[in-house]
Amino acid sequence: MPVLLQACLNGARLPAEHPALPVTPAQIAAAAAEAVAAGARELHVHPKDPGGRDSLRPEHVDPVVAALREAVPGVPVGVTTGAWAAGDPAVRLAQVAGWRSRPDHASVNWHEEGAAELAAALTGLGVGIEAGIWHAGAAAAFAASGVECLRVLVEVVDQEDPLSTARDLLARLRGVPAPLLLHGEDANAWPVFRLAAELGLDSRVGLEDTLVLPDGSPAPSNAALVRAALALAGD
Ligand SMILES: C[C@H](N)CC(=O)CC(=O)O
Repeated sequence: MPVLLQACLNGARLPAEHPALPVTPAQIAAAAAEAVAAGARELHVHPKDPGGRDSLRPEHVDPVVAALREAVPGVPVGVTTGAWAAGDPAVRLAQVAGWRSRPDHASVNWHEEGAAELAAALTGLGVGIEAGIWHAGAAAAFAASGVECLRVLVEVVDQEDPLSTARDLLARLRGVPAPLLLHGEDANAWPVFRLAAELGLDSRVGLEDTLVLPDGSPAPSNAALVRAALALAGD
């Protein structure tokens, strides 16, 4: 069973992808409250602009974090810093420095340009780092960096052989002094979740990672995915 189940409520998905995808601060806060009531212990969210695209701008991040603090006090809140939300590393650093309602942690995709500088800036702001590792090269670079982080996200985005990819990434990260959270996306989500449960690793679930329940039927909500994950893990 996963040690910690995080709910990843929306991801970089656009609103048209699912009727229950939370986009506005109020929708994200409501989805978070339901996911936490269903058993999620942490949150990972993507603040969005009014068009539903990911944004790191303070005017989009601050209201989401503030709404989450009110809706689920005491529950750790994490946000994305994905490069697709702010392509230029210098712009991304400036936007993050402008956050006033700061999250507890932020994911930093280690293969992205400027990742180490971003991690250092976030640490300076008191925001924990989730180092996102998508492939072997990133795993090697992160292991060699010596950067301290809250946890490592082992993210299986490879559709070919997700379980071998997961095991390979885990092996490359052996010895890294941080907890590992293992998860997959789309077709990988449930097989990789099962592997995380089997290995006793932290994991996550939510509309970011999958739009379907373990039986392949459409997931009505984030809370339904959390309940399904906990049932699968035997919790
Ligand atoms: C592969 C994941 N969708 C990326 C993720 O969860 C971390 C992030 O927001 O940058």
